[in-house]
Amino acid sequence: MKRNSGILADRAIHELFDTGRLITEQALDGDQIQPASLDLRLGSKALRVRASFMPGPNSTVEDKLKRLTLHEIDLENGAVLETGCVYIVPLMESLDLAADLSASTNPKSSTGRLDIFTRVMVDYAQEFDKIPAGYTGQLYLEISPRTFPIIVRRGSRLSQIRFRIGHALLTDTQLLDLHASETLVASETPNVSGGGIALSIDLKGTGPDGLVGYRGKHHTAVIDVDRKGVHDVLDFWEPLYSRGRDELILDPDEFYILVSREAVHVPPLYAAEMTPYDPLVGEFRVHYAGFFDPGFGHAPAGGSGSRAVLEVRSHEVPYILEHGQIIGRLVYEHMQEHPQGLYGTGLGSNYQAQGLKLSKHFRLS
Ligand SMILES: Nc1ccn([C@H]2C[C@H](O)[C@@H](COP(=O)(O)OP(=O)(O)OP(=O)(O)O)O2)c(=O)n1
Repeated sequence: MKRNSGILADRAIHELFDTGRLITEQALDGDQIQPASLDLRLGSKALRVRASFMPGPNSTVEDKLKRLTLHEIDLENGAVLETGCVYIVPLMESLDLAADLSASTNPKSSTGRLDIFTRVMVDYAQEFDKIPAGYTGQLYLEISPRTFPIIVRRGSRLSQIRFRIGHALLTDTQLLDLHASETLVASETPNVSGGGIALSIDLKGTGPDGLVGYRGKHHTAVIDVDRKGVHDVLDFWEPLYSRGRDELILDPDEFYILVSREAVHVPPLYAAEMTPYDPLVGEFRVHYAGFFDPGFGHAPAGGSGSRAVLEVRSHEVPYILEHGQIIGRLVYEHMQEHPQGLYGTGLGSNYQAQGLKLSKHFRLS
């Protein structure tokens, strides 16, 4: 059964491609379509710009690039993108959306876990990562590696797009009902407000010393975003242990990988997104949030006990995080229909049933 509103599932994304609503420079990769999203691929050049920018209502991205480009980098054979610099890369995919179809974009989880800041922009945009209904034109990705320099190439996939018809977010009451039947977040007293269900931080950790997370090192070697399991964890990350203290002092502007206390569950007819929890004073936040696929943490798809990985930064002042502190909220949306594939089942998914997990690029020494 198909709903009138909702997030497009894999089958409908294939249809967008077949009907010319999704246009690509070359055929789609076999695994590019996920249960509720499409991975976006880098095109053949990156433009180093002086600063990030918003196209605004009177300008295309190309108009602004003419003014702001410092130099052009060829990505055909791979190139290094340096920390602290801003690059704009035209993507291989472009759109000719129907009037009732909008989209939103997000860094892939692997991209967030590497602290690579990315967002998609489109012509005449006044917001990043939001693509208005009916948009026709090119997509561009802004990339700014924050902690590690990276190697990317034509075809690398750093971000993903979801397509949406109408409004399909669950209300607080609907979330509570769904939680009662499906246990969305493994917590006895779910904290639901503002359309989201709270996730809190685990600072007790695992193992004898209580491994709670990792802090990114500085001045490291380069990470190849297209290679799995090749980089040594300790060359890039400093492990953090609770040693019975259940708290962690965040240093300003350092990057941390932590994990949620609760297991998370996204039933097949839903897609979820993490929104950063804003403590109003703004000292710390989950930096990359991200999409959660239908089937993530779903027992029949091998996902029991999957935690959410949290990429955290503190700003301005050192900040003490305590075990169980709220750090993000999951909002749930209806899928328009049941996806053909679910996260974790035969899709080569990297993070099903994960605990505290660094990105797929690392191997333990
Ligand atoms: N802050 C976040 C965001 C996402 N996820 C989980 C839920 C997602 O369903 C899963 C995979 O997310 P992506 O598809 O964005 O990640 P990748 O494409 O990098 O991984 P995969 O290759 O497994 O699809 O990671 C997480 O634990 N913490």
